[in-house]
Amino acid sequence: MRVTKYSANGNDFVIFHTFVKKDRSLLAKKLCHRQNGIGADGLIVLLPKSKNEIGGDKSKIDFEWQFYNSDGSEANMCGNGSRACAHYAYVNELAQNVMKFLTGAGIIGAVVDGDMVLSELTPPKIIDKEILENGKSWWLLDTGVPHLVYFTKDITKFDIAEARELRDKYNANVNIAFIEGKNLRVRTYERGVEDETLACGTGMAACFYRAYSEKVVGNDIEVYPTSGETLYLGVNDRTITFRGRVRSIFSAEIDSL
Ligand SMILES: N[C@@H](CCC[C@H](N)C(=O)O)C(=O)O
Repeated sequence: MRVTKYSANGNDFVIFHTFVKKDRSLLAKKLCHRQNGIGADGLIVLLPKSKNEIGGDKSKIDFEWQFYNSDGSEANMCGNGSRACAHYAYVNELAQNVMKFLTGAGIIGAVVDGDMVLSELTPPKIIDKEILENGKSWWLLDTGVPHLVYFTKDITKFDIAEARELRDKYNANVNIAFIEGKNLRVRTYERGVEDETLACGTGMAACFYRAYSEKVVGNDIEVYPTSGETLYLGVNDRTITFRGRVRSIFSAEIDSL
């Protein structure tokens, strides 16, 4: 089986395509393992449309995907993964550079322009604006997957033990964000990786959407994740778009595990 390793803002993924849709949780755990596998935050399985699916129900999409976190859990959406997957689809001639694909959260759009990839997420939902934990005011939002967001005055301090508790209590990813001029700095503890990752697209989108809703930032900003690789976020008719670089690190033929 041929797989490609990608990095999108420091969030890393193993990607392959197949016509066979089945549960690949165990494979995700094996491939994503940092010591015994390739090592990644997630596994993306791209499911191209078969000839008899062209037209019919699937006429609106170019392909479907399944996304797995490194612990084998399936997630409805992954923002950075969607950008890496769009690039993979384009270079492997599975889609044109402007495409739509089906995720667990719904149909999303993507545009590939060299190594810059833009994704348009499903409309964000604010679930709760009044969560008070440890004297901090959190919002719970859904940008395809659930995210807790807190605005901090010191982004250098991320209490991972607290993030773990909140992750379990709300079954959500946990983000702290710092307002830096017109832009945001964000750190994310990711559900399913069970640690802080170098970046999380839907997390950055959730922080942006809270900041935009509270009118502390405009509708077109830069967001800096832990990796330092800038993402450009915007909101239009309540849909969040985000754009940034992706890198194909290597492709390799591996024994199917
Ligand atoms: N890294 C992703 C989010 C992946 C899913 C998340 N860990 C979850 O289980 O909710 C992103 O870039 O959005």
